[in-house]
Amino acid sequence: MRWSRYFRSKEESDGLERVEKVVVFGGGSFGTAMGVSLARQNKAGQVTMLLRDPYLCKDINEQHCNTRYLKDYELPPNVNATTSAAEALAGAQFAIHAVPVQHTRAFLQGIKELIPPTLPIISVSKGIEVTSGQLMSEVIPSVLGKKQPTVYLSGPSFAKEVMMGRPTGIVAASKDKALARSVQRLFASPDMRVNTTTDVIGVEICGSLKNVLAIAAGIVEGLDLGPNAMAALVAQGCSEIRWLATKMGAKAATISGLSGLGDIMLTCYGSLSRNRTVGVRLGRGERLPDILASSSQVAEGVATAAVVVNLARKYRVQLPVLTAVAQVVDGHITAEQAVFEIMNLPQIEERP
Ligand SMILES: NC(=O)c1ccc[n+]([C@@H]2O[C@H](COP(=O)([O-])OP(=O)(O)OC[C@H]3O[C@@H](n4cnc5c(N)ncnc54)[C@H](O)[C@@H]3O)[C@@H](O)[C@H]2O)c1
Ligand SMILES: O=P(O)(O)OC[C@H](O)CO
Repeated sequence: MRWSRYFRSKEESDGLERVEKVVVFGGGSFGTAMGVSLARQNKAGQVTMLLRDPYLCKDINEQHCNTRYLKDYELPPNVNATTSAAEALAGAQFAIHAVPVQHTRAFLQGIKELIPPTLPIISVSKGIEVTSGQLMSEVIPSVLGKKQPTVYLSGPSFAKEVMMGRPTGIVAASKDKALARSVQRLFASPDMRVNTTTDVIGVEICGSLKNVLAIAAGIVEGLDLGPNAMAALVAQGCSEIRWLATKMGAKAATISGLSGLGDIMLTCYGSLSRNRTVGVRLGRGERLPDILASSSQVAEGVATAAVVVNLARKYRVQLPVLTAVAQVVDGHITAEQAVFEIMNLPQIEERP
Protein backbone atom coordinates (compact mmCIF):
# COMPACT_ATOMS: atom_id res chain seq x y z
CA MET A 1 0.00 0.00 0.00
CA ARG A 2 1.28 3.49 -0.84
CA TRP A 3 2.09 5.43 2.33
CA SER A 4 -0.12 8.35 1.32
CA ARG A 5 -3.10 6.02 0.86
CA TYR A 6 -2.29 4.32 4.17
CA PHE A 7 -2.19 7.59 6.08
CA ARG A 8 -5.30 8.91 4.32
CA SER A 9 -7.24 5.78 5.17
CA LYS A 10 -5.98 5.99 8.78
CA GLU A 11 -7.01 9.63 9.08
CA GLU A 12 -10.39 8.89 7.52
CA SER A 13 -10.89 6.11 10.02
CA ASP A 14 -10.38 8.43 12.97
CA GLY A 15 -11.45 11.62 11.22
CA LEU A 16 -12.74 14.54 13.24
CA GLU A 17 -16.55 14.76 13.29
CA ARG A 18 -17.51 17.90 11.36
CA VAL A 19 -17.18 20.90 13.67
CA GLU A 20 -20.35 22.95 13.78
CA LYS A 21 -18.80 26.26 14.82
CA VAL A 22 -15.40 27.88 15.40
CA VAL A 23 -14.99 31.30 16.98
CA VAL A 24 -12.07 33.58 16.04
CA PHE A 25 -10.76 36.09 18.58
CA GLY A 26 -9.37 39.03 16.63
CA GLY A 27 -10.55 39.89 13.14
CA GLY A 28 -7.17 40.86 11.75
CA SER A 29 -5.38 39.33 8.80
CA PHE A 30 -4.38 36.00 10.32
CA GLY A 31 -7.48 35.33 12.35
CA THR A 32 -9.47 35.94 9.18
CA ALA A 33 -7.18 33.76 7.07
CA MET A 34 -7.25 30.78 9.42
CA GLY A 35 -11.01 31.07 9.89
CA VAL A 36 -11.50 31.20 6.14
CA SER A 37 -9.25 28.18 5.70
CA LEU A 38 -11.68 26.16 7.83
CA ALA A 39 -14.81 27.70 6.33
CA ARG A 40 -13.72 26.91 2.76
CA GLN A 41 -13.29 23.23 3.55
CA ASN A 42 -16.57 23.34 5.41
CA LYS A 43 -14.55 21.81 8.25
CA ALA A 44 -16.44 24.21 10.43
CA GLY A 45 -20.12 24.76 9.59
CA GLN A 46 -19.85 28.34 10.83
CA VAL A 47 -16.87 30.58 11.55
CA THR A 48 -17.72 33.58 13.71
CA MET A 49 -15.16 36.34 14.21
CA LEU A 50 -15.24 38.41 17.38
CA LEU A 51 -14.30 42.00 16.58
CA ARG A 52 -14.35 45.35 18.32
CA ASP A 53 -15.37 47.41 15.31
CA PRO A 54 -19.09 47.30 14.39
CA TYR A 55 -18.42 48.86 10.99
CA LEU A 56 -15.94 46.13 10.05
CA CYS A 57 -18.49 43.59 11.30
CA LYS A 58 -21.03 45.09 8.91
CA ASP A 59 -18.61 44.84 5.97
CA ILE A 60 -17.83 41.21 6.77
CA ASN A 61 -21.50 40.27 7.19
CA GLU A 62 -22.88 42.26 4.25
CA GLN A 63 -20.00 42.49 1.75
CA HIS A 64 -18.30 39.23 2.78
CA CYS A 65 -15.02 41.10 2.91
CA ASN A 66 -12.60 42.09 5.68
CA THR A 67 -12.27 45.57 4.20
CA ARG A 68 -9.56 46.66 6.65
CA TYR A 69 -7.08 43.79 6.63
CA LEU A 70 -7.81 41.67 3.51
CA LYS A 71 -9.81 43.90 1.18
CA ASP A 72 -8.91 41.99 -1.99
CA TYR A 73 -10.39 38.68 -0.85
CA GLU A 74 -13.98 37.43 -0.70
CA LEU A 75 -14.98 35.58 2.44
CA PRO A 76 -17.02 32.38 2.22
CA PRO A 77 -20.72 32.78 3.14
CA ASN A 78 -20.24 30.73 6.33
CA VAL A 79 -17.94 33.37 7.83
CA ASN A 80 -19.62 36.08 9.88
CA ALA A 81 -18.61 38.63 12.50
CA THR A 82 -19.98 40.11 15.70
CA THR A 83 -18.90 42.45 18.49
CA SER A 84 -20.81 40.31 21.02
CA ALA A 85 -18.59 37.79 22.82
CA ALA A 86 -21.64 35.87 24.02
CA GLU A 87 -22.95 35.53 20.46
CA ALA A 88 -19.52 34.61 19.09
CA LEU A 89 -18.86 31.95 21.73
CA ALA A 90 -22.33 30.37 21.70
CA GLY A 91 -21.97 26.80 20.45
CA ALA A 92 -18.31 27.15 19.48
CA GLN A 93 -16.26 23.94 19.62
CA PHE A 94 -12.86 25.57 19.04
CA ALA A 95 -11.55 29.12 19.48
CA ILE A 96 -8.78 30.52 17.27
CA HIS A 97 -6.98 33.19 19.30
CA ALA A 98 -5.48 35.80 16.95
CA VAL A 99 -5.28 38.87 19.18
CA PRO A 100 -1.78 40.41 19.36
CA VAL A 101 0.24 39.17 22.32
CA GLN A 102 0.48 42.51 24.11
CA HIS A 103 -3.33 42.82 24.11
CA THR A 104 -4.15 39.19 24.88
CA ARG A 105 -4.30 39.36 28.66
CA ALA A 106 -6.76 42.27 28.78
CA PHE A 107 -8.82 40.76 25.97
CA LEU A 108 -9.17 37.37 27.67
CA GLN A 109 -9.81 38.91 31.07
CA GLY A 110 -12.68 40.82 29.51
CA ILE A 111 -14.47 37.71 28.23
CA LYS A 112 -13.19 34.88 30.43
CA GLU A 113 -16.53 34.41 32.21
CA LEU A 114 -18.04 33.57 28.81
CA ILE A 115 -15.38 31.02 27.80
CA PRO A 116 -16.34 27.42 28.67
CA PRO A 117 -13.46 25.78 30.63
CA THR A 118 -13.42 22.93 28.11
CA LEU A 119 -13.26 25.12 24.98
CA PRO A 120 -9.92 24.42 23.21
CA ILE A 121 -8.04 27.67 22.60
CA ILE A 122 -5.87 27.53 19.45
CA SER A 123 -3.40 30.39 19.76
CA VAL A 124 -1.78 31.69 16.57
CA SER A 125 -0.25 34.75 18.23
CA LYS A 126 3.55 34.95 18.17
CA GLY A 127 5.38 36.96 20.78
CA ILE A 128 6.34 37.48 24.40
CA GLU A 129 4.32 39.64 26.78
CA VAL A 130 6.48 42.65 27.71
CA THR A 131 4.92 43.27 31.13
CA SER A 132 5.53 39.72 32.37
CA GLY A 133 8.10 38.15 30.02
CA GLN A 134 5.57 35.35 29.53
CA LEU A 135 4.89 33.33 26.41
CA MET A 136 1.32 32.80 25.26
CA SER A 137 1.46 29.32 26.83
CA GLU A 138 1.85 31.12 30.17
CA VAL A 139 -0.42 34.11 29.57
CA ILE A 140 -3.49 32.12 28.47
CA PRO A 141 -3.45 29.68 31.43
CA SER A 142 -2.75 32.57 33.84
CA VAL A 143 -6.05 34.15 32.75
CA LEU A 144 -8.23 31.14 31.91
CA GLY A 145 -6.75 28.58 34.28
CA LYS A 146 -4.26 25.75 33.75
CA LYS A 147 -6.98 23.26 32.79
CA GLN A 148 -8.10 25.23 29.71
CA PRO A 149 -7.23 23.09 26.68
CA THR A 150 -4.69 24.97 24.56
CA VAL A 151 -2.79 24.42 21.32
CA TYR A 152 -0.18 26.77 19.85
CA LEU A 153 -0.07 27.02 16.05
CA SER A 154 3.07 28.42 14.45
CA GLY A 155 5.19 28.15 11.34
CA PRO A 156 5.82 29.86 7.98
CA SER A 157 2.36 31.17 7.20
CA PHE A 158 1.69 34.59 5.70
CA ALA A 159 -2.02 35.41 5.98
CA LYS A 160 -2.30 36.46 2.34
CA GLU A 161 -0.77 33.17 1.15
CA VAL A 162 -3.29 31.24 3.26
CA MET A 163 -6.11 33.35 1.83
CA MET A 164 -4.83 32.54 -1.68
CA GLY A 165 -4.94 28.83 -0.85
CA ARG A 166 -1.22 28.44 -1.47
CA PRO A 167 0.47 25.39 0.11
CA THR A 168 1.38 26.08 3.74
CA GLY A 169 3.03 24.05 6.48
CA ILE A 170 2.53 24.77 10.18
CA VAL A 171 3.00 23.08 13.56
CA ALA A 172 0.35 22.39 16.22
CA ALA A 173 2.03 22.30 19.63
CA SER A 174 0.31 21.03 22.74
CA LYS A 175 1.14 18.99 25.83
CA ASP A 176 -2.11 17.17 24.99
CA LYS A 177 -1.13 14.96 22.05
CA ALA A 178 -4.72 14.00 21.24
CA LEU A 179 -5.75 17.66 21.17
CA ALA A 180 -2.81 18.51 18.89
CA ARG A 181 -3.94 15.72 16.55
CA SER A 182 -7.52 17.06 16.60
CA VAL A 183 -6.25 20.52 15.60
CA GLN A 184 -4.07 18.86 12.97
CA ARG A 185 -7.13 17.18 11.46
CA LEU A 186 -9.15 20.37 11.80
CA PHE A 187 -6.76 22.46 9.68
CA ALA A 188 -5.25 19.76 7.44
CA SER A 189 -6.28 20.18 3.81
CA PRO A 190 -4.81 19.92 0.29
CA ASP A 191 -3.48 23.45 0.96
CA MET A 192 -2.30 23.04 4.54
CA ARG A 193 -0.07 20.47 6.20
CA VAL A 194 -0.01 20.48 10.00
CA ASN A 195 2.73 18.76 12.01
CA THR A 196 2.23 18.09 15.70
CA THR A 197 4.62 18.35 18.63
CA THR A 198 4.57 18.51 22.41
CA ASP A 199 7.43 21.06 22.36
CA VAL A 200 5.24 24.07 23.17
CA ILE A 201 8.13 26.14 24.53
CA GLY A 202 10.24 25.52 21.44
CA VAL A 203 7.46 26.40 19.01
CA GLU A 204 6.57 29.54 20.95
CA ILE A 205 10.07 30.87 21.54
CA CYS A 206 11.04 30.27 17.89
CA GLY A 207 7.86 31.92 16.64
CA SER A 208 8.51 34.92 18.89
CA LEU A 209 12.23 35.42 18.25
CA LYS A 210 11.99 35.02 14.47
CA ASN A 211 9.99 38.25 14.46
CA VAL A 212 12.89 40.07 16.13
CA LEU A 213 15.41 38.57 13.70
CA ALA A 214 13.16 39.61 10.80
CA ILE A 215 13.47 43.24 11.91
CA ALA A 216 17.25 42.85 11.77
CA ALA A 217 16.99 41.31 8.31
CA GLY A 218 14.86 44.23 7.21
CA ILE A 219 17.46 46.67 8.53
CA VAL A 220 20.14 44.97 6.40
CA GLU A 221 17.81 45.25 3.40
CA GLY A 222 16.98 48.88 4.18
CA LEU A 223 20.67 49.75 4.44
CA ASP A 224 21.26 47.95 1.13
CA LEU A 225 24.12 45.92 2.59
CA GLY A 226 23.68 43.12 0.06
CA PRO A 227 23.11 39.34 0.09
CA ASN A 228 26.43 38.46 1.77
CA ALA A 229 25.47 40.57 4.77
CA MET A 230 21.90 39.23 4.79
CA ALA A 231 23.05 35.60 4.78
CA ALA A 232 25.61 36.22 7.52
CA LEU A 233 23.09 38.08 9.65
CA VAL A 234 20.35 35.45 9.34
CA ALA A 235 22.86 32.68 10.07
CA GLN A 236 24.05 34.53 13.19
CA GLY A 237 20.44 35.11 14.21
CA CYS A 238 19.63 31.42 13.74
CA SER A 239 22.50 30.58 16.11
CA GLU A 240 21.30 33.12 18.67
CA ILE A 241 17.74 31.75 18.54
CA ARG A 242 19.14 28.20 18.86
CA TRP A 243 21.31 29.15 21.87
CA LEU A 244 18.46 30.86 23.73
CA ALA A 245 15.71 28.41 22.74
CA THR A 246 17.86 25.45 23.81
CA LYS A 247 18.54 27.07 27.17
CA MET A 248 14.76 27.57 27.55
CA GLY A 249 14.13 23.87 26.87
CA ALA A 250 13.34 23.80 23.15
CA LYS A 251 14.01 20.62 21.18
CA ALA A 252 16.54 20.66 18.34
CA ALA A 253 13.91 19.24 15.97
CA THR A 254 11.69 22.25 16.67
CA ILE A 255 14.47 24.77 16.09
CA SER A 256 15.35 23.23 12.73
CA GLY A 257 11.71 22.61 11.83
CA LEU A 258 8.80 24.60 10.45
CA SER A 259 8.31 26.88 13.45
CA GLY A 260 12.04 27.58 13.71
CA LEU A 261 14.14 27.58 10.56
CA GLY A 262 11.05 27.49 8.35
CA ASP A 263 9.49 30.61 9.80
CA ILE A 264 12.87 32.36 10.11
CA MET A 265 13.48 31.95 6.37
CA LEU A 266 9.99 33.06 5.44
CA THR A 267 9.92 36.12 7.68
CA CYS A 268 13.52 37.25 7.09
CA TYR A 269 13.31 36.96 3.30
CA GLY A 270 9.59 37.35 2.60
CA SER A 271 8.50 40.87 1.62
CA LEU A 272 5.02 40.23 3.07
CA SER A 273 6.50 40.24 6.59
CA ARG A 274 5.38 43.20 8.69
CA ASN A 275 8.38 42.75 11.00
CA ARG A 276 10.82 42.71 8.09
CA THR A 277 9.10 45.78 6.65
CA VAL A 278 9.58 47.66 9.95
CA GLY A 279 13.29 46.82 9.70
CA VAL A 280 13.53 47.97 6.09
CA ARG A 281 12.01 51.31 6.99
CA LEU A 282 14.26 51.67 10.05
CA GLY A 283 17.24 50.92 7.82
CA ARG A 284 16.13 53.65 5.45
CA GLY A 285 16.14 56.12 8.31
CA GLU A 286 12.48 56.37 9.23
CA ARG A 287 11.57 56.83 12.90
CA LEU A 288 9.80 53.94 14.62
CA PRO A 289 6.80 55.99 15.84
CA ASP A 290 6.17 57.14 12.27
CA ILE A 291 6.46 53.57 10.96
CA LEU A 292 4.03 52.15 13.52
CA ALA A 293 1.57 55.03 13.05
CA SER A 294 1.48 54.36 9.30
CA SER A 295 0.21 50.77 9.58
CA SER A 296 -2.92 49.28 11.14
CA GLN A 297 -1.20 45.89 11.37
CA VAL A 298 0.86 44.55 14.23
CA ALA A 299 4.59 43.78 14.03
CA GLU A 300 5.01 41.66 17.13
CA GLY A 301 8.81 41.72 16.99
CA VAL A 302 8.90 45.39 18.02
CA ALA A 303 7.54 44.65 21.51
CA THR A 304 9.19 41.22 21.81
CA ALA A 305 12.64 42.74 21.13
CA ALA A 306 12.57 44.45 24.53
CA VAL A 307 12.05 41.12 26.27
CA VAL A 308 14.98 39.49 24.47
CA VAL A 309 17.43 41.63 26.44
CA ASN A 310 16.02 40.31 29.74
CA LEU A 311 16.04 36.72 28.46
CA ALA A 312 19.67 37.05 27.34
CA ARG A 313 20.58 38.25 30.82
CA LYS A 314 18.45 35.59 32.58
CA TYR A 315 19.84 32.69 30.56
CA ARG A 316 23.37 34.15 30.30
CA VAL A 317 23.41 33.97 26.53
CA GLN A 318 25.13 36.57 24.35
CA LEU A 319 22.73 37.61 21.57
CA PRO A 320 24.42 40.51 19.76
CA VAL A 321 22.05 40.63 16.79
CA LEU A 322 18.77 40.16 18.66
CA THR A 323 19.73 42.61 21.42
CA ALA A 324 20.92 45.14 18.83
CA VAL A 325 17.38 45.15 17.44
CA ALA A 326 16.09 46.13 20.88
CA GLN A 327 18.58 49.02 21.02
CA VAL A 328 17.57 50.25 17.55
CA VAL A 329 13.86 49.86 18.35
CA ASP A 330 14.35 51.81 21.60
CA GLY A 331 16.18 54.53 19.66
CA HIS A 332 19.37 54.07 21.71
CA ILE A 333 21.41 53.48 18.54
CA THR A 334 20.80 53.95 14.83
CA ALA A 335 20.64 51.08 12.35
CA GLU A 336 24.05 52.09 11.01
CA GLN A 337 25.56 52.13 14.50
CA ALA A 338 24.13 48.64 15.16
CA VAL A 339 25.84 47.27 12.05
CA PHE A 340 29.11 49.03 12.96
CA GLU A 341 29.05 47.59 16.50
CA ILE A 342 28.29 44.06 15.33
CA MET A 343 30.98 44.15 12.64
CA ASN A 344 33.54 45.33 15.21
CA LEU A 345 32.81 42.66 17.81
CA PRO A 346 35.86 40.45 18.55
CA GLN A 347 36.54 37.86 15.86
CA ILE A 348 35.51 34.50 17.38
CA GLU A 349 35.52 30.76 16.82
CA GLU A 350 32.25 29.27 15.52
CA ARG A 351 30.17 28.23 18.55
CA PRO A 352 28.04 25.01 18.63
N1 LIG B 1 -0.56 38.13 9.53
C1 LIG B 1 0.13 37.02 9.41
O1 LIG B 1 0.63 36.67 8.32
C2 LIG B 1 0.36 36.15 10.62
C3 LIG B 1 0.74 34.82 10.43
C4 LIG B 1 0.95 34.00 11.52
C5 LIG B 1 0.76 34.50 12.80
N2 LIG B 1 0.38 35.80 12.97
C6 LIG B 1 0.20 36.26 14.34
O2 LIG B 1 -1.19 36.39 14.61
C7 LIG B 1 -1.40 37.42 15.57
C8 LIG B 1 -2.41 38.39 15.01
O3 LIG B 1 -1.77 38.94 13.91
P1 LIG B 1 -2.56 39.58 12.67
O4 LIG B 1 -1.61 39.51 11.53
O5 LIG B 1 -3.90 38.99 12.52
O6 LIG B 1 -2.66 41.08 13.19
P2 LIG B 1 -3.43 42.30 12.55
O7 LIG B 1 -2.64 43.49 12.90
O8 LIG B 1 -3.73 41.98 11.12
O9 LIG B 1 -4.82 42.27 13.37
C9 LIG B 1 -4.77 42.34 14.76
C10 LIG B 1 -6.21 42.13 15.23
O10 LIG B 1 -6.21 42.20 16.66
C11 LIG B 1 -7.18 43.19 17.04
N3 LIG B 1 -6.76 43.83 18.27
C12 LIG B 1 -5.75 44.69 18.44
N4 LIG B 1 -5.74 45.12 19.71
C13 LIG B 1 -6.78 44.51 20.34
C14 LIG B 1 -7.29 44.53 21.65
N5 LIG B 1 -6.72 45.32 22.58
N6 LIG B 1 -8.37 43.80 21.94
C15 LIG B 1 -8.95 43.04 21.00
N7 LIG B 1 -8.52 42.96 19.73
C16 LIG B 1 -7.44 43.70 19.43
C17 LIG B 1 -7.23 44.18 15.90
O11 LIG B 1 -8.44 44.88 15.94
C18 LIG B 1 -7.14 43.24 14.72
O12 LIG B 1 -8.40 42.71 14.43
C19 LIG B 1 -0.03 38.07 15.81
O13 LIG B 1 0.55 37.57 16.99
C20 LIG B 1 0.79 37.61 14.60
O14 LIG B 1 2.17 37.51 14.90
C21 LIG B 1 0.17 36.63 11.92
O1 LIG C 1 4.15 39.58 9.01
P1 LIG C 1 4.94 38.98 10.14
O2 LIG C 1 6.37 39.43 10.18
O3 LIG C 1 4.21 39.16 11.47
O4 LIG C 1 5.02 37.40 9.88
C1 LIG C 1 3.81 36.72 9.69
C2 LIG C 1 3.98 35.26 10.07
O5 LIG C 1 4.41 35.12 11.41
C3 LIG C 1 4.88 34.53 9.12
O6 LIG C 1 4.96 33.17 9.50
